[in-house]
This record gives sequence, structure tokens and C-alpha cells, in this order.
Amino acid sequence: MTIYALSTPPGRAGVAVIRISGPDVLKVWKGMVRTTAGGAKKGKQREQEPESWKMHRCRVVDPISGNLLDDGLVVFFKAPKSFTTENVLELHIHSGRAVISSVLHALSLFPFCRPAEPGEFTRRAFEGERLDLTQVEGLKDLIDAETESQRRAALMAAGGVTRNRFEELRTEIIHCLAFVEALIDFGEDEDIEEARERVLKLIHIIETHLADSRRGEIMRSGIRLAIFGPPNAGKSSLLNFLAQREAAIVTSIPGTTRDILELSLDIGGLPVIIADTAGIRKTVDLIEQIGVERARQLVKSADVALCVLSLPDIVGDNESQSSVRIPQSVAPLITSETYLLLNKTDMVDVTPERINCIRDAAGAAKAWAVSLTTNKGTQGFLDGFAGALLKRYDLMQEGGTNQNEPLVTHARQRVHLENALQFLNAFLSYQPNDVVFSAEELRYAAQAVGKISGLIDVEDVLDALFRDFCIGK
Ligand SMILES: Nc1nc2c(ncn2[C@@H]2O[C@H](COP(=O)(O)OP(=O)(O)OP(=O)(O)O)[C@@H](O)[C@H]2O)c(=O)[nH]1
Ligand SMILES: [K+]
Ligand SMILES: [Mg+2]
Repeated sequence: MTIYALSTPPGRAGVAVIRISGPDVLKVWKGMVRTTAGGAKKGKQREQEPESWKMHRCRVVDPISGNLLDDGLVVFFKAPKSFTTENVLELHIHSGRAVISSVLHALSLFPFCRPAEPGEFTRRAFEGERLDLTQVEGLKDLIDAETESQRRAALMAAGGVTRNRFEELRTEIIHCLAFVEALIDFGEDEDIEEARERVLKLIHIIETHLADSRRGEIMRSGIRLAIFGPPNAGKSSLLNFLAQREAAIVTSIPGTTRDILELSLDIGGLPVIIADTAGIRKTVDLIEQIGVERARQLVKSADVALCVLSLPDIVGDNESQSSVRIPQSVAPLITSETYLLLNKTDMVDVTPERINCIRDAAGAAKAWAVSLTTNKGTQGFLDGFAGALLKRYDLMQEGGTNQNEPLVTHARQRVHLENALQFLNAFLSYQPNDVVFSAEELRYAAQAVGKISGLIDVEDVLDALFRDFCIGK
């Protein structure tokens, strides 16, 4: 069936693109497109196949009445060199409600045409093996990308870089398998050691990919950042500063924030889902108790935790570390990965040495000092905090290559990769003389990685590989 859909957002704009894909695209061309190219071609247009991958100036007409619907441009993509691998036609028309609906209505008059389902063009691209699943995921992520880092990662996946990296892993497993199968047929015992060493290396590579702290998945969905601390430290003031608007209520009454308030922000090009929480303290107020418990849970489950402390409340008069009083209620939530924001420097200022002292006393990763009312130090904090997040999540920033970018960006990919790892470990657990059974494990491992792309059958590749093998190896 030939399918069609408006591929641009509906509404008033310069241009709308209607995409048509399927076996009968040329019939649509003949019925609705009148190119305005002059000369000899004019009369022949109805019979000839249009020149592919070229913009043609055209009039778009109703296929039955021949009435003019709009004036625009058309491109024909000849199969298989099109997005869907089928014949594709793109009508570039004026983006107005009536223009679009008249052209869509005209398309519906063809008995062989129907409106496309959501994602159907991409599905056809997958079925035509134009895209594998990692590219389909990348394409979806590209459309959803809201920050620079998301755009870059999605583009890598959509462009096939991710696909190639998984394919390299799979090819290496298949090489190991081919090696073991050759042993079964013509085996010499020493060779099994070589196969085991190659599998060990592979295990190491896959383990490294899996030990990425879920960076790729976190970057795609957004880094979950929890702001926490004692009441009145300035947590909600911080949220408002980061959001650049009065999103949360700020008052001088301790216990103002009770529920969790979440916002999505872009910090240094990274997607961050930031949460303001209730000030953590012992309280008899039932509602506040629930808020405090929610805050504790959120801090524990967040990707990044930022503790806000009020300087006048925590420092004594003398400069020594022993004079720092980290409130009992928040101290257990501070870990070596927690960031500290020391607020209210307008009331008590601190030297950089003193900041480091407090950071060490609290056992935190990094600390900055600011005044959220006067804005002193806030730009330095923002730069430093963004830098710390970039270092933690986005290796591309540090003159990195594609190889540094996390390979796994979807939970689905992780599951298959973990399965592959199990099969490879199972291969090693066999006695060296159990070659026949252990080979099966390699086959499963290759299949597990193959499921990530969703395209290829292991047998096909094995056949192709063996064809290139010479007897004796
Ligand atoms: N002097 C001074 N006061 C500040 C500063 N930042 C915030 N405050 C004040 O501190 C009080 C508490 O601020 P909030 O932002 O509501 O503090 P919070 O941590 O969200 O408080 P709870 O929601 O009650 O836990 C308010 O009166 C703010 O105006 C600062 O840098 N200097
Ligand atoms: K408050
Ligand atoms: Mg608050």
C-alpha cells in the first residue's frame, strides 16, 4: 500500500512537506503533479518517469477534476535510494490549513493510497534494512533532542556510528566462533587457548561499556538532580535562580517547601531535571514529615545531589575545621559524590581555603560559596557546576572522540549486551575439551548482540565467513 502524511507540523508556515511512499508513487505523480519545465519535455511528462533526487517546480492538481490546488516543488526519490527504500515523493507546498487539507484530500481519492500510521515511514525504512534499531532509536532521539549533548548523541546513533560499534563487537564474537568451529573440524589443542584469550579480551571490552554509570541513558533522559539541605538554607532560592523565574515559593519561614518541585533545564548544554525538596529536619508536622521522607528518598535515587547550606548556620567564629557544624539531619546524606553550595555569603563571607575546609569536613566532592540574594559568586558556581557535570557525563567535551561517547544509550541495548556477556563467560567456564558445547555459547552471544541492531541473522554471517576460510584454518 502506498502511504502519505504531512511530515511538517500543521499550521501556518512558509512550507509544508507531504511525503508519499510505496509502490504506486508514480501514479500519484501522474495524477497530481504538473511540472512546469519547458521545451520538449512538456508533452511527455505524463508518460515519463521523473528525474530522481531533483527538485522540480510544479503545480499540484486534483487527480479527478484537474483543479489547481497549489503551486510548489516536488522531489522524486527512486527506490531503493530513498528514506523508506521504496519510491518516495515529497510535495513541498504552502503551509496553510486549507492548502494542506486539499492536497491530503486529493491523495485520499486514489484507491491505492492511505494515510500513514505514526512512525510508518521509519518502520518501512527498518523493514527495508535502510536503518537498524539503533538508528531508529537515534532518529527518534534526534527529533526529541532538547540540548546540545542530546543532539550530538542522537545524531551519532541515527548516522550509524552506534550501529557500527555494536557490529564490530558482534563480528569479533563471530570470528571467535569461526575459530572454535574450525578447531572442532581440524583441531589442534593449543588453538583453544588462543580463542579463550580473544574471548577474554571481548569480555573486558563489553564490561568497560557496561561500567559507564548509565551515562548514555542518563544523558538521553536527563540528569536527575536533587537539591537538598536543612530548612531555610536557600534551596528554593537556588531553584528559582537556575530557572530564572519565581518557580518555587521562597519565604523566611522554615518548612516552606513540602512537596517535590521538578523542572527541566539546560545546564551547560546538558539536560537536567532539577528537583527542589523540603528542608530536612525533625518535625511534628505530619505533612512536613512526609515531605522530608520524600526528600530523603529523592536524594538517594537522584543521579546528582546538591546540598545547600546556610553559612551563618554552619560556621563558628574560628577558622578551624572543627568549628563547622553540618546539621545532623543532612550529614548522613552527603557522600563523596555530593556537591555543596554554601549560601548567604552576604551574611558571613568565606575565603577559598575556608570553602575547601568545609567541603572536607562534610566529606563532599566540590563546594562553592554564593549569595543568592545579591548574586555574588553565582556565575562562578554555575560555570563550575556545569563543568563538573560535563566532566561526569559528557566525555566528548574534553577533546574526546566518538569512542569516548557512551555506547549504550537505551536500556534495551544494555539488556542484550549483558546477556552477551553472560554467554561469553559461560563459554570460558567450559573445560577446554568441551569445544562443541562451548561453541554454542558464542553463537548465543553473537545473537544477543545482533538483537541490538535487530537486522541480521548469525547464520548468514557465519556462512559468509566460512566461505572466506581456507581448509586447515
Ligand atoms: N541573606 C540572605 N538570605 C537569603 C539568601 N538566599 C536565600 N535567603 C533567604 O532565606 C530564606 C529561605 O529561603 P528559601 O529559598 O525559602 O529556603 P529553602 O531552603 O527553600 O527553605 P525551606 O523550603 O523552608 O526548606 C528566605 O527568606 C530567603 O530570602 C542569601 O543569599 N542571603
Ligand atoms: K523557607
Ligand atoms: Mg524551599
